Formats: sequence, structure tokens, C-alpha cells
Amino acid sequence: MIEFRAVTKRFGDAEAVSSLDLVIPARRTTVLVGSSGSGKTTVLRMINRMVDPTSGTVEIDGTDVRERNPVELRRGIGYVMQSAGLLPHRRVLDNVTTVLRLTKVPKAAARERGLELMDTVGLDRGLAERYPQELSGGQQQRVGVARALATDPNILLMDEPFGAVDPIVRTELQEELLRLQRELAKTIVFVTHDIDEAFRLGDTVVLLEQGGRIAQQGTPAEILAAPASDFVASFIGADRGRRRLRVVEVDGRRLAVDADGRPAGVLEH
Ligand SMILES: Nc1ncnc2c1ncn2[C@@H]1O[C@H](COP(=O)(O)OP(=O)(O)OP(=O)(O)O)[C@@H](O)[C@H]1O
Repeated sequence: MIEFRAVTKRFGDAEAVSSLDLVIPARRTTVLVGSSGSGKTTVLRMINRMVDPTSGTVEIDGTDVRERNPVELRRGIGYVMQSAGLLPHRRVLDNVTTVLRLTKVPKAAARERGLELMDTVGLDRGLAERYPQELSGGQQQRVGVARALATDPNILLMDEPFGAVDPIVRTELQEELLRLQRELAKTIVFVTHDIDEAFRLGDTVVLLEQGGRIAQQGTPAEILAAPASDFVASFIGADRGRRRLRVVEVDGRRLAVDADGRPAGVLEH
């Protein structure tokens, strides 16, 4: 479990995060969603001490992260960012195993583990000896995820990891992450500005307003069923056509259609 207690982060005079209280449950996916500048990345980076709070505490399983050595702390926390952040002059497998080698895992064992990780994230082992620029954007992101999983961390931080790929690849990567999470059950904290992605991936969704203020926190269904404010309703599109569905019957089948009459899906019963 990760717990923020009265956490404030100021950059100069500007308050990026204001007195945030937030509990992130273990072994679930929590998505932080909000518009640009709402403080999502800052919140995420305070977990692995890439950013330290100005005041307040961040605890992981009851221990203040400031009591931990930042380098060791980060080894136990996987981090995936938008541009996969791969080392361009190192081959795919070397990128995946960099941290393992730093922690003195012998070369052959690291290599075997690296290849297994490539399987885990759905990358063909045949790509192991390529350089990052010889991969598609989606493949590079998978390498980024494999690298983040290399030390088998309990916590995985993901900062807009699928933001730079096209919508089809993005959907594929989302499905892959859902599958991975069913298998691995990590504590995932995922940042996005895309509410559809948040609803798709999050067991819990935390909707942030400017200053890292929590506008609403809950399951996707809870948020959709009862938006806590006009801001939330507007952000999730509840006040727009797309999420206001009604049922029509076409050729004996019941369809859900949006306010413009465009089909959103078929009802089973
Ligand atoms: N290192 C920094 N120095 C100064 N200001 C910063 C720094 N990092 C973030 N900020 C400011 O803090 C606020 C929150 O930024 P943050 O990156 O956390 O937001 P975000 O919700 O992740 O935004 P985005 O979706 O655009 O990445 C912004 O106003 C930003 O300009």
C-alpha cells in the first residue's frame, strides 16, 4: 500500500500538489487522470523519490520513503515513461537486463531472465539483438515494460506509457497490460490524461484537478454512476452525448446508442 499524507509540493511559488491525502491499494491498478498540469507526474515521482515533497509524507507499506536510499528504492519500483526511454546504443536484450547487470546478476542468468521477460510482454525473442530504433513505437514500449519488470518489483509506475503510439497499438498495449496484471498482480500506478484509458485500466480511478486536488476517487462504475461535481461530469463526458446511452431495438437485437444515435454496443440480455 502506498499512502500520501498531507503531501504538498511547491516549485518556487507555484504549488503543483496541495495537501494530498491518498491511499493506493496494493496489487491493484490505480489510475491518476487529469488535465495537463494537474500534478499527476509530480504525484507519481514522489513515490520513487524522483521528486521529494515540500511537506507531508509518502509511505510504502508503512515506511516513509525518505528513510530509504533513493537508488535502492528505485530498484524495487519499476518505472515506465512515455518515450520508452531506452538506451539507443544498446540492444533490446541489454536494455531489458541493464538493472540486473548492475545488481550483479551473472550474464547468462540475466540473459535468460531477459528473454523470459520479452515473452512476458509479448515480444518476439528474435528482436533481442536489435537496437531500439529498429523497433516500432509499440514494441519499444513493450521493451520499456519488460525493463521495468526486470527486478520483479512490487510496484510499477507508468507515466503516460502509451501516449505516443497510434490508437490501434494503444488498445493492444492496454489489453496486454490488463493480461499482465491478471498474471502478476503488481501495485500499478498509471498516469494518463485520457479518461477512456483510465476507465479501461483502473481498478480505482483518481481524478485530479489543478494542484493535485482529488476531484473524485472510485471505481470507474462509481464515478460514471455518480460524478461528484460538474467538473467530474464534464471531464468524463457524462454531460456530453457519448456517455449518455439509450437502448434501441434493431432487427430483434437491443443496441446501446449514444445521444447522436451512434451504436456503442450490443446488449446481451
Ligand atoms: N521540475 C519542475 N520545476 C518547476 N515546475 C514544475 C516542475 N515539475 C512540474 N512543475 C509544475 O508543476 C505543475 C504540475 O506538473 P505535472 O507535470 O506534475 O503535471 P501533469 O498533470 O503530470 O501534467 P502533464 O499531463 O502535462 O504531464 C505544472 O504547473 C508544472 O509546470
